[in-house]
Amino acid sequence: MLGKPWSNIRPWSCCKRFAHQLRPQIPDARWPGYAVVIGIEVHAQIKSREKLFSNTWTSDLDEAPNTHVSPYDAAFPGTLPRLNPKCVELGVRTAIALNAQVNHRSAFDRKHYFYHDLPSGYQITQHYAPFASDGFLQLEKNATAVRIKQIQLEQDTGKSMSDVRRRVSHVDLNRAGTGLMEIVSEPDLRSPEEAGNYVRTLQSLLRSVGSSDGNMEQGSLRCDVNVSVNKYNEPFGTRCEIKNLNSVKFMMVAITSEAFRQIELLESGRPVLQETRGFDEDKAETYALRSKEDAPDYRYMPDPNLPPLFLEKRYVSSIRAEMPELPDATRSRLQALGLSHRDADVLMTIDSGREVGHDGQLGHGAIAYFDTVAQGRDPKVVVNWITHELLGQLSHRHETFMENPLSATQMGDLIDLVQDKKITGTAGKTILRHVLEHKSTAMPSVLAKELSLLSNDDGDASLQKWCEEAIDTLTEEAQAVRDGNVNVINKLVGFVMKRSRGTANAKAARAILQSKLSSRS
Ligand SMILES: Nc1ncnc2c1ncn2[C@@H]1O[C@H](COP(=O)(O)OP(=O)(O)OP(=O)(O)O)[C@@H](O)[C@H]1O
Ligand SMILES: [Mg+2]
Ligand SMILES: [Mg+2]
Repeated sequence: MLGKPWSNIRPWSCCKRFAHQLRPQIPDARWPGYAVVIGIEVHAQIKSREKLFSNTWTSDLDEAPNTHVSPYDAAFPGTLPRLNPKCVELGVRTAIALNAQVNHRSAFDRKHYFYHDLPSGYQITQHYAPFASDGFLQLEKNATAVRIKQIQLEQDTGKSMSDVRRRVSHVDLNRAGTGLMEIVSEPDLRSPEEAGNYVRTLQSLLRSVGSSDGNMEQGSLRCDVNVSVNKYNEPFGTRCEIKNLNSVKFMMVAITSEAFRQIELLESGRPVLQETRGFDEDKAETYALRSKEDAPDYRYMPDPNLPPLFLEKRYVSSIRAEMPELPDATRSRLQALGLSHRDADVLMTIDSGREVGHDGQLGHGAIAYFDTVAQGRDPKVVVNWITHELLGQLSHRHETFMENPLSATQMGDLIDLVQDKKITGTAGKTILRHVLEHKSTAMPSVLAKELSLLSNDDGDASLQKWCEEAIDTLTEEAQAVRDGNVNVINKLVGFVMKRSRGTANAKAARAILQSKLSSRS
């Protein structure tokens, strides 16, 4: 039995938690006397192996057209939808990450329109009764949160490509029926930069919970941006919605140019009319697609084949209990360990590039690696070895962190050797290079012995010998030091380091050389 789908409507004024936090308008030198207001509808493809209502596999961009299509996706009469629980689970994970309320009851509506990439003539969505509402996304620490009005599950459409010359259109239904989450923000953003920040923060959040790739270039994250302008501190103006923006950069340019266009209209005494607009990347300006009067009548109706969706509290808590750590919490935890903002950023950036399985399971990223190595060790020393030495050598070899052969246990052993002064830092880097080069699984303490890199007990005697050798070989440099040209001593120290294959203590070598060269003068 279907409930009334519209019984669950929650206008934003009902959003008690944040209603009092409506963002103030912000003056901006680019448009003096005006304020810009932005709200974004993000469509994020759900990272599920199967589509939203059929068990056909979702496709990648490089796959042949129409190879991932079930009769249901092609709207064959008599086929019926079956809700994919994985899409619901990933949606709930997203809702929890966005601090939203997961609604006990939600429902599916048909949104009708005619287009060749939509074979059924309607898209199933949750316009009236979304599965989650009233969330927020914190952009930066202490900044006001951007309120999330609602998150709804819906189907993606197919793709159509027109061949104008041959006057035909090609339709590819691979994408038809793939699960999307539409994440609708309240009009809380106040500048193009804030809008860019919002989308980037949302992207990394979706990736960290494994619910979407969030890749704008590949179309797994698409934004419709609503922009309005008003005289500073007056009520909001009429919004225009800009569709199909495929990069954060273009989105920011589109908002800026749209704000100027609307201000120009108001300045010349003309009203801004509510419309849907496109963005011309070459001209860097928006253009009208359709006005409010031309807006299609979607004739929303509850889908008779899908009963309401009931999500029990127990189900939501079980997902909450399994949630991975969210970016904000990770950053705070890393900084509490004494890592700088920059080091935390570097680790988190490598981490967000980690591979996520097609089923949405997370792989082991840089944060997990850091956490393992840092157990019982100085976090700052550990992060230094990971971000400077390891990443430095990997990038020198044109390899990514995913290809790193040095296990966390090996890294820990290596750091201990250096910290306990059993080997020098230079010898540590040599061992690191050796492991990367040979994909060695041997422990660094074993390798240090094999490669004769241990700072051995007769270290002092060897050091004396190498210093003597340096003075005897580099006679001219030695004389220059004796004559008071102190900087030349670096050449002699370099000789000793080379001779010792990096095992010598450079400071001690310098001291010995200094004393030898001053007593001989
Ligand atoms: N005055 C305004 N200025 C800028 N943005 C606004 C304004 N009023 C509302 N918005 C934003 O417009 C968006 C409206 O999205 P919503 O999905 O609710 O409706 P829609 O755009 O009419 O529907 P559809 O999903 O069919 O595009 C929200 O992101 C909201 O924050
Ligand atoms: Mg919308
Ligand atoms: Mg819209």
